[in-house]
Formats: sequence, structure tokens, C-alpha cells
Amino acid sequence: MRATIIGGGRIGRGFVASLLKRNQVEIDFFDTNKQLMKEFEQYNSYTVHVLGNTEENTVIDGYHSSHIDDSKAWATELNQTDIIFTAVGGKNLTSLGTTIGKNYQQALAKGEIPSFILITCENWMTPADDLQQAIESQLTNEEKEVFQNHVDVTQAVIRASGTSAPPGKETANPLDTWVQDYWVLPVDGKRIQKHSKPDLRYFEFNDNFGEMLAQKIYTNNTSVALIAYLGYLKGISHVADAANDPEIEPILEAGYQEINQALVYSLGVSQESQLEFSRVAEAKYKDYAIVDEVVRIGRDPLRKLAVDDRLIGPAKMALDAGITPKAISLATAAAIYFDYSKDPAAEELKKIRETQGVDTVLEEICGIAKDSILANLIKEGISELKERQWIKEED
Ligand SMILES: NC(=O)C1=CN([C@@H]2O[C@H](COP(=O)(O)OP(=O)(O)OC[C@H]3O[C@@H](n4cnc5c(N)ncnc54)[C@H](O)[C@@H]3O)[C@@H](O)[C@H]2O)C=CC1
Ligand SMILES: O=P(O)(O)OC[C@H]1O[C@](O)(CO)[C@@H](O)[C@@H]1O
Repeated sequence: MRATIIGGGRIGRGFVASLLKRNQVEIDFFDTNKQLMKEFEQYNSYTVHVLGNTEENTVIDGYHSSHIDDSKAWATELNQTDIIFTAVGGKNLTSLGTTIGKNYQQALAKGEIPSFILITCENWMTPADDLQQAIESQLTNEEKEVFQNHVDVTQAVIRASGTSAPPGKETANPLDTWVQDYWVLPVDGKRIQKHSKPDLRYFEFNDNFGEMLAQKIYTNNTSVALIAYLGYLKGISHVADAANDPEIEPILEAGYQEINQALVYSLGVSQESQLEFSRVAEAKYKDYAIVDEVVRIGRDPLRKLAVDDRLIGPAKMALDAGITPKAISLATAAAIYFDYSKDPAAEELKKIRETQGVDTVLEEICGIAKDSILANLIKEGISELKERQWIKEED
């Protein structure tokens, strides 16, 4: 079996590649990053290190790698691949879909009919739909029909973390990467209609996938955002230190209660499954073996503060459920003050906040009215963070 991994980052060349390697699947990488391409060629091999369990480390070798714009490489790839994975970041799916669509069209023009399964591995609400739509936007109606008859576009939920080297564990190979000791990849099984489900260890093709992506994002990403943004303000560098911090921990506990009630009410998931989700998430973020930086988790706060994303999304659901999302609002307040200078989105957020004020951030970035219940809760959160001196501004 042969697989293509688009996006050779922490999840692509780390988590997904190690699952595939352990299934003896051949791997071809595609990425936009030219430096990464050079490293793939230069090193020929790298190790996926398992945090806290080195016995499970996997060496990845024998792969091929190509730049995403290499249409010659795509011409071969589309005909030989069985499964394509994406791990590029949800906001890049539209441009990626355009690239796949154009290359699929070229193959059809040559009389070929590539047939494969596409699996998105992204923190995104509707990744499979968004990718499929972007691909099909490049095709004529006739071509679209062929595509739909030969390609299944489905989605996975990534419950594992992928990180860079823990302090002091850096290696000479820049491709080496670190993953959590977690070996399950749930995939939306219902969306696989034209192929049989691949027989792969660790993959769970789930016909009741339902709201699992929303449940994951609004549980894991919401809670880790709370930990990271509050931790950042307190000057804590690592997620586990922040999650176990005696002042943050009670806020985290309250956050899980708000999240759980909100999701059971709004997504219709069962209490048991939600409790399991939140317990697994909490244990993961408190685990000192998983060395992850709060600034990595906090990256791109403009996206993370958007109306349906991990903070405002579940806060609104909590209000719908009749619950006051005090902890989530405090986390949102902290996110508004995430000013990490190496993150361009954080810099932009800071500029908007300082020049146009918090109300503009709430209205234009969070998409909520400045005098709404939620906006007032977030503004109370900002006052509380100033009282606690976690926000150290004068105003
Ligand atoms: N790292 C983690 O712990 C987790 C990440 N995720 C999700 O997995 C996805 C990937 O995340 P990471 O691997 O951490 O990010 P990353 O930043 O380490 O890697 C992303 C890679 O995609 C490449 N890329 C971006 N646009 C591309 C395009 N159009 N075509 C080809 N390559 C492209 C980048 O150059 C980069 O190498 C994201 O959606 C993220 O939200 C989900 C759960 C956990
Ligand atoms: O990948 P995003 O969307 O930037 O979100 C941040 C983080 O959320 C997590 O998926 C939480 O599970 C991280 O591991 C991830 O990197």
C-alpha cells in the first residue's frame, strides 16, 4: 500500500507517518516548505520520538518527498497512491484543494482516472467538506462526477499531540519530531463509499463519527487554549506546568464543567462520551511527559478567537444551555492579551486591541456584540486578570 502525506509537519511526518510505517505502508510527502524539502532529501531518514516511551520510537525512511507545486510528481502520485492524508492546517485546505483539483483534472485530460481515499487530519469543523468543495471548484460537472465516483473524501480526528524536542532532547536531525504515546486514529467511516475500508492497525473507521470533530475541538482545544493563554500571562512556558499550576487548575476544572454541560446540550453527545473526552484531555495536558509550549498552543489567536472557534464557540453553547461560561470567558480574556512577539497574528491582535480597543476585538474578531452577555463576561474576565495582575497593563 502507498500513502501520500500532504503537510510534513508535527502531525504529518510525526503521528501519521509513524502509524503508516508501522503498517508497512510506503510514504510520499508533499509540502510547501522548501527548506523542509531540502531536509527530507538530505537526511533520508528521521525518528519519530514517543514522549515518555522511547521503546515505541519509529524510524521513518525510504520515503519520497516533493514540493506541492511539482505537477510532474503529482502526475505519478495520483495514479499510484491509495490514501492521501492532509495535515496542513485547516485554513490551508482551500488552497490545497485547488492544487489537488488542478492535478486531478490534468490526470483526467490524459485519460487516467485516479482513485483513492483522502483523509483530512486537521483541527477544523468541516475539513472534508471544505477540501472536497475546493477540489470540485476546479472541475467541470463531468469531471466532478468522475471524481465523486472514484475518490472518497473523509476526515480523521487527531487526539494525539505532536511537538518539537523537549528541552535537552534536541537531536542533530532537524526532521526528528516528537509525538504523544497515543495510537488511535478515528476516521469518519460513513464517508468511505467507493472503496473498502483499508485494513490498517490503529485506524478506527467509525460509522458513528458524527460530532466527534466538534467534540474534540471544543473539549481538547478549548481546554488547552485556556491552559495556554492563562499560562502565558503568568509567564509559564510549558503546558503541563500551566495545567498543574495551583491558580490555573481550579479555573481549568470549572472550564471542563462548562464545556461538558455545553456540549452535551448543544451537540447531543452522551454524558459518558463527553466525560471520557474531557478526562482524557485533562490527563494529557497535565502529563509532564508531554512537553509542549504554551506559545505553540496559543499560536494564531486571531483564528482561535473567531466566532465558531474554540473559545467563543463553546461559550455561546454554554449560554444556550443556560450555563454561565465564566472560565471560558476568562480564557478568552487571556487570549485577547496573548501578545507573543514571534507570532504575527498575536502582534496584529495587540495592535488592534491597543489602537481600537477591546470592544473592536470583540466585535470584529470574536464576532459578538460589544454589549452582549458574553462580551460583558469577557470584559469582567479582563478586569479579573488585571486584579490578579496576570495582565500587567496600567489601563
Ligand atoms: N500538533 C498537534 O499536536 C496537533 C495538530 N493538529 C492539527 O494537525 C494539522 C497539522 O498541524 P501540525 O502538524 O502541528 O502543523 P505544522 O505547522 O507542524 O505542519 C504543517 C505543515 O503543513 C505545511 N503546509 C501548509 N500549507 C500547505 C499546503 N497548502 N500544501 C502542503 N503543505 C502545506 C507546512 O509547510 C508545514 O510543514 C493542523 O490542522 C493542526 O490543527 C491536530 C491535533 C494535534
Ligand atoms: O493546531 P491548532 O489549531 O493551532 O491548535 C493548537 C493545538 O491544539 C491541539 O490540537 C490540542 O489537542 C494541539 O496539540 C494543537 O497544536
